[in-house]
Amino acid sequence: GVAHPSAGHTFNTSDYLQQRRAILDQEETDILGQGLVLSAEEEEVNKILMAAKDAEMEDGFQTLDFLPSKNFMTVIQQMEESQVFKIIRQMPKGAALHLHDTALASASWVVQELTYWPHLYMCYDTDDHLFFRFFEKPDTSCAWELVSAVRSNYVDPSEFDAMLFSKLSLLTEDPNEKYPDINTVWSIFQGYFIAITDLVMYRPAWEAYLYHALGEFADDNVLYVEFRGTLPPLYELNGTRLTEEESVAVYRDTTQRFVNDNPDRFFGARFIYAPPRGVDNATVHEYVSLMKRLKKAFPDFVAGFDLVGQEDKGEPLIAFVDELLQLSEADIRVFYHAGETNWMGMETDDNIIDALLLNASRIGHGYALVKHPEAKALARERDVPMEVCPISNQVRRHQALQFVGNECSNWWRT
Ligand SMILES: O=c1[nH]cnc2c1ncn2[C@@H]1O[C@H](CO)[C@@H](O)[C@H]1O
Repeated sequence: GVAHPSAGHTFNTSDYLQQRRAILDQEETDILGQGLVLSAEEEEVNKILMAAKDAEMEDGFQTLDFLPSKNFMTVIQQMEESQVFKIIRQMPKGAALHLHDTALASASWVVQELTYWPHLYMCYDTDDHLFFRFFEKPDTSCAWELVSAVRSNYVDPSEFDAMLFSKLSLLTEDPNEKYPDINTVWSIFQGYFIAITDLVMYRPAWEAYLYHALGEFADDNVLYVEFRGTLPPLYELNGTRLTEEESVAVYRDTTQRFVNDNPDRFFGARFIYAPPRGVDNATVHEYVSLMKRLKKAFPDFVAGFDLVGQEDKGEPLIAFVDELLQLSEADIRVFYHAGETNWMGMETDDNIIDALLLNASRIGHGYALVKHPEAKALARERDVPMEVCPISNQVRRHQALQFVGNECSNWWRT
């Protein structure tokens, strides 16, 4: 910023007010995007948006019935009715850069569309995890039942659909009771990924799922996306598994088909290979060689590499430094999840420093940065964005439980 105005002691009201004004003005100029010059039409839109925002803020300040201060899951419907939300929904967003393969499309669409497809079976394993799979003829690995048969046993099929939805989404009316702590919610969250994976990785289902998901983003006026994925091999009805390269080719072709069908409202999507971090060095070594192959085969479509899973329970980046440095050497971009932890001084919050030293192009979550001034300075110097998602933090009991007071809420200041 600019040098601060000198604010010495004064007993003169007009000098005092002038100093005060100078400080407030300086704060304004520190705000991200303050240098943008709006066109006359944008000015008009801004007036409407700011009036709506001021009204909602003023109301919240008076009544304390302020939606962003509540658990997101309990106020989604009200949020969708908010004027500010409606305006923002229509505004062009640029890019959605932090998405996960199996959490791309609405769970309600998955239930209403994909679970009505023929040949879909379901079963519970001994840990009561729900699995789905499309088969010509079910195998003997589990007590498979045809989903359509189970559904037809219900007097009210919507009850069955609601049960399926509850296995595919964290949404609940009583989040505090259902998710008392961070490990509980993470384990339920993992269960969701276990349940949905084989449902959407059936090759035709994946094509429908990805195509529909891109449509949901385009409808929100998002123009480009990058999605991370663990790359489970796609499979055919007869059980044939595609190779990783064949699977990525399906991702790419489906994306291309969507872009061709929507040339005036969507630019494209790219894939970040992001396998689980809770593994040994030999496995990371394999990740790295697959990543190199993918980058060669899909130089434009595959954006780079990441590691996913609960950081506090997985391995820290430093454990894999030998393997990961090979990616830097091969000039492959990395987008590590790092610093998604409430803890300070544990191995995991050092991930933020390793992600920066490993030359991450962007960092997933990264909010541990608020506790590491040296890393924060480095991120600024290298211009590394943090992909902050207050809703993710809130519903998974990371960090502040309300957005008001979220530790990153001042990051739009330069
Ligand atoms: O916020 C997150 N942090 C770390 N890992 C995550 C997060 N969200 C989802 N996944 C992980 O991504 C995989 C699917 O692509 C899942 O295994 C899930 O655990």
